Amino acid sequence: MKVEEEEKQYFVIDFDSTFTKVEALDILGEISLSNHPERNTRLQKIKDITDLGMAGEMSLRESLIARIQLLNGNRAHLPELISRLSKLVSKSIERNRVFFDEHPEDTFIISNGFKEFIVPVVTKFGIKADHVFANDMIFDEEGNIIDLNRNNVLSINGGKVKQIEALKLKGQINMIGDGYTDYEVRQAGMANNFYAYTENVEREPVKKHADHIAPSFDEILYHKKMSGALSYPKNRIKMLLLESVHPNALAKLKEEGFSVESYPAGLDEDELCKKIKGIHVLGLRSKTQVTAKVVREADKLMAIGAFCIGTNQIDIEAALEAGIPVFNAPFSNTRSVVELAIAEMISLMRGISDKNRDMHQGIWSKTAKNSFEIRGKKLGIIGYGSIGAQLSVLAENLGMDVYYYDLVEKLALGNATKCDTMEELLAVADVVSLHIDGRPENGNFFLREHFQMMKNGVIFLNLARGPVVDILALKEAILSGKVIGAGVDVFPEEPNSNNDPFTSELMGLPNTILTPHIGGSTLEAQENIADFVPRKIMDYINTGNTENSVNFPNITLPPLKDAHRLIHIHKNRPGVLAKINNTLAEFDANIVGQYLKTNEAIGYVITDINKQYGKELSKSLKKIDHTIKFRMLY
Ligand SMILES: NC(=O)C1=CN([C@@H]2O[C@H](COP(=O)(O)OP(=O)(O)OC[C@H]3O[C@@H](n4cnc5c(N)ncnc54)[C@H](O)[C@@H]3O)[C@@H](O)[C@H]2O)C=CC1
Ligand SMILES: O=C(O)C(=O)COP(=O)(O)O
Repeated sequence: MKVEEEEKQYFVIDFDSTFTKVEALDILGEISLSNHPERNTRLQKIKDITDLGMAGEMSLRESLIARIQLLNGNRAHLPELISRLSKLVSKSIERNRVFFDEHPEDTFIISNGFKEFIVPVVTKFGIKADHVFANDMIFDEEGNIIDLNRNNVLSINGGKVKQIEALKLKGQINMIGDGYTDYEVRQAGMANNFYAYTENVEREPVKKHADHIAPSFDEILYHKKMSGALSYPKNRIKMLLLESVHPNALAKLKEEGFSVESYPAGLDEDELCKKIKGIHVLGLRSKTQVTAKVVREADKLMAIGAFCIGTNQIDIEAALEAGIPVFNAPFSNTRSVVELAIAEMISLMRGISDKNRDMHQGIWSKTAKNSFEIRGKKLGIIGYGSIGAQLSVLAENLGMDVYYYDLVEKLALGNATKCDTMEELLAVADVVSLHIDGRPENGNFFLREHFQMMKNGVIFLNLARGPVVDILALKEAILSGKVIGAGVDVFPEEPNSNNDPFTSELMGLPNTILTPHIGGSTLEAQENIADFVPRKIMDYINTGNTENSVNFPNITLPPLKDAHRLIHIHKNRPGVLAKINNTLAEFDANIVGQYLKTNEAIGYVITDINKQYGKELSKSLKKIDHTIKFRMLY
């Protein structure tokens, strides 16, 4: 009997900023002061007083009374307050409703807030009204809130300690809260554990004293080895975002509950090999190379997000073989690159960069020499993918004659002319613009012989990838006058960050616009990317969806309902699916849906099963020959 009592777990939860996302008195103020002339100043004062109380610079009772006086609250405001608070329950508490329903005897709310609004909010979760300990409001005859019950132990400092003591709970007491008063209970020896709850607010001094930091209720249940709403707490999924990914992406992923760390620059292979340990999701842009070595060193990696179009910086084959899907943003910065290409064509046709430099040096050189309109000129686009095709449309609208060349068959947009060979294109083009991708075979793609095939006096643009062009051959072509203007945005060697120096053979050449790989660097593009890529990553983590992955078999899955989802990634060998299904049968798992897709390297099988099945199912599925990765979702 004794042993059982000792093992009983009690969860004592704070209300403001823990059970709910907000401080209830702030919300009451928004309601009660809505038409008050001093609304804003009073609301601010209420917040300041809350902070003073939290910091221990004002006694609890003083701070409660001061807030009551500022609030002008009335009983009539309570229904709206309760309704608003019910919608502001912390996400992970909401998600774990079942836990509260199933543990009414073990859950308590102890708060320095007021029962009048706490009881109606928490009892909807199955928490018992007589398990709520909080202050009581005093009303006058008109229903105005004029005071608090000063005999209530929770209206004084140290009240939570006394309250818990009075409960005489026998078992493990887990104190969960965001404030110092919650920690005090542990400090006084009245709780076995203090979880600093950081889902809504993070207070460093409180975190410092915690036995465990809990960014969500899922984390507490996981830590306690109790079953919760999620198979794995999201805060345990670590994401590393490199290269100044737009802050919206961070915000979105943090909001979802993931642990996200960001870094402004790219990392080289050795640095990344160290940093990648323990990381579940890696986000990067065009700079950081994810080599096979990095993939090997990645012990936890589940997915890679390229927050850009190109994925040549990632060894996507190595990632595939390791069961790691790669996602990118295939259309998010297309338009930005095209606009830069158009701007450069016009600028180069008019010698703007040199003229601008001269003017800044006090040189006035008004001339029409080597200055042309782009209208009527022949634009040769090499690589007629998303960017090439978009450029084709806009250039044609500006009156250019478009020619294009691509490895694969592409629909000619508008009046564009397809060329069967590069030679054909180079023989006619006045402007040549490269828009092929950076696959390894495209290294040293555009060479001296290609410049030689061009007409004299052409404009040349590379906004694709640096290693694609023989840079010395381009330099020669510029110096010889073959190329009378060049726009280069990408280089064989690019600095890791804005703090590192840049150097290139092309520096100082005439009518040559050099830009620091900014084709996709517009606010619009970065915001689009920050919206698109996190959605793909979250979808994969939360549901197993691989739609739009650049290396994985693409499967669009239905949402998971009333089932457990088994995600099995294995080498594409005959018989693995049969083994999975035999194992499921062995453990009495009833299949409610199964989805399978393979590519040349891997098989991706998703099986939804009823929630009742033999205990060791996961272990057995992991042991099936050729398994690369396995996880379960619910
Ligand atoms: N400067 C910058 O900031 C940016 C640069 N980029 C670069 O632009 C590239 C193209 O982007 P998208 O048009 O979206 O890609 P895409 O994949 O839609 O188009 C690439 C096209 O090039 C063709 N291609 C590939 N190799 C070829 C070859 N050797 N000869 C002829 N055609 C070939 C492909 O068949 C495809 O049609 C990206 O892969 C990326 O490297 C993309 C965005 C921004
Ligand atoms: O989208 C691409 O492929 C780009 O080249 C843009 O790269 P960035 O995100 O600016 O490093």
